[in-house]
Amino acid sequence: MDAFVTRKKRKACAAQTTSGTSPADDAHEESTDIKLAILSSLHPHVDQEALLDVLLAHDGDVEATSRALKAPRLPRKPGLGPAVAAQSSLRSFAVSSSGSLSSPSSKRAKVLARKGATLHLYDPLDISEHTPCTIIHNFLPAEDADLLLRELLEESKTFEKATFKLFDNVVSSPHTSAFYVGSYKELQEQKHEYVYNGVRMTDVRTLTPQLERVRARVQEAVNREIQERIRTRYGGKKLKYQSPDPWIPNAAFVNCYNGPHESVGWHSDQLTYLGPRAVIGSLSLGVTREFRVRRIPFPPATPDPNNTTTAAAAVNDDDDEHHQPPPADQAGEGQGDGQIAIHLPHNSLLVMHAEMQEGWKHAVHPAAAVDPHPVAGARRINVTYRHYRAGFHPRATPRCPCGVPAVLRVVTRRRQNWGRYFWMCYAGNVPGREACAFFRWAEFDDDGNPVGMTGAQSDASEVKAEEGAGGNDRGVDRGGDRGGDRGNDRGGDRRRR
Ligand SMILES: O=C(O)CCC(=O)C(=O)O
Ligand SMILES: [Fe+2]
Repeated sequence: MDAFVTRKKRKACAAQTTSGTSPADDAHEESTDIKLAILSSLHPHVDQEALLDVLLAHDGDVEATSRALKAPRLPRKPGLGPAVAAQSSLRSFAVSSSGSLSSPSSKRAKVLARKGATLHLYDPLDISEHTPCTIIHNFLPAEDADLLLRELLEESKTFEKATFKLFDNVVSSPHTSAFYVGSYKELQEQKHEYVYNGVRMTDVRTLTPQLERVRARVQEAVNREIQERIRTRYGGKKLKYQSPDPWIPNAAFVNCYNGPHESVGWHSDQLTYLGPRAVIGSLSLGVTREFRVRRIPFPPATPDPNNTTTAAAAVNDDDDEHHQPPPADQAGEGQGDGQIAIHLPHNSLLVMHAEMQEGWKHAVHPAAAVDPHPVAGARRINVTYRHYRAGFHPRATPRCPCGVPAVLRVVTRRRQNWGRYFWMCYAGNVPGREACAFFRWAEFDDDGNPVGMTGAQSDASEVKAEEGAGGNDRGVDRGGDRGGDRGNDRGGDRRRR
């Protein structure tokens, strides 16, 4: 088996940054992130640089790397403190030149969230201003939150850690979870038509009575928050590709973090069935944990004037439409390395807004300790309500020649085609199946509805042309995207989503 990550390949990727690249390259580079995320989940105390070094030393073999890391002589990640810290609001740090308190400036937040530093946010105004999220504390009446928590703690006894195969390694997620939908019909569809990272989900449940009861409140609150966000942050107009339709939470993933050591690695949630600019409502119950977010940096320029070796490069270089500039709030190159920790107490609803999944990654790191909750003890329950859009039903989206529905992703690693969406095959992630070279640019109307798709049929010739020009001829290893399906580099801890 070819080594999956090698220094040579990484160099090659780096050299192709400005031209002649394709989403396949993007996927390839992200495969390294997937491995790092897996390793990070398995070895949360080892920093990323050290993980990468050991991974490279073991030719990209995650299992061998993990074995080597079992003898922990590597540097610890700084700042693994207790989940609950003391700062109450960023505004208390914001002092105007006259010395009086003022609302926090973006400049101040940028300074605090610089590379290597973590900005801790508690206050809803700070969170709204400095992250793509908004938060509502004490969201449910206390007794309803209590009922839901008790019900889900009981349910969580049957939750499982998602496991997935990475070459010959079986990796399991660092927390447990289950997936719920609104009706028996949806459940059947999920089991028989939806595919997550190349496989069908076997454990799909219908919403429990409390999940169902709370769903209406979440729907109402999230739609209100969306409108507020549009009014206050997007200049009164929804984002391009954001759906104008009401957000309807017809599915929910429930996560259980059983103690401070349980976590979820860096990832973006999978857009395949949610569509572009998805919104997610995330309800936290039980112990407080830190929800970390970090911006995906706009890739730095590495000009390579000689790299016009492929047809795709020539086409793409002339294709101004797809040299998309970063959004204004993402303009600073090199920005994005600082982390922001949003503290999620019991009974808080976090809304991940439309700018989140494409532009940011999120994680719940292991904590050194947690403050016990009177009902949940050391456990945290998290419910992410999601809107599975009809237009993104697997019957309506591209299916590759090998028969597996394609996944929807976005280019984030290359300036070329940055922000452009594409469909690609995940069959190569299924043990025993041949990797498939399918990829296809995704096109949407302004409201994020897919256009120009011909349903479940493949368009192999178009894809082959693109692939032949810009993909496989560079030895891209598509087996790389074996990680979590909801996110491009979530390290496999959500294999089923
Ligand atoms: O536990 C959380 O707050 C986040 C969970 C998450 O990111 C997910 O379910 O995708
Ligand atoms: Fe997530």
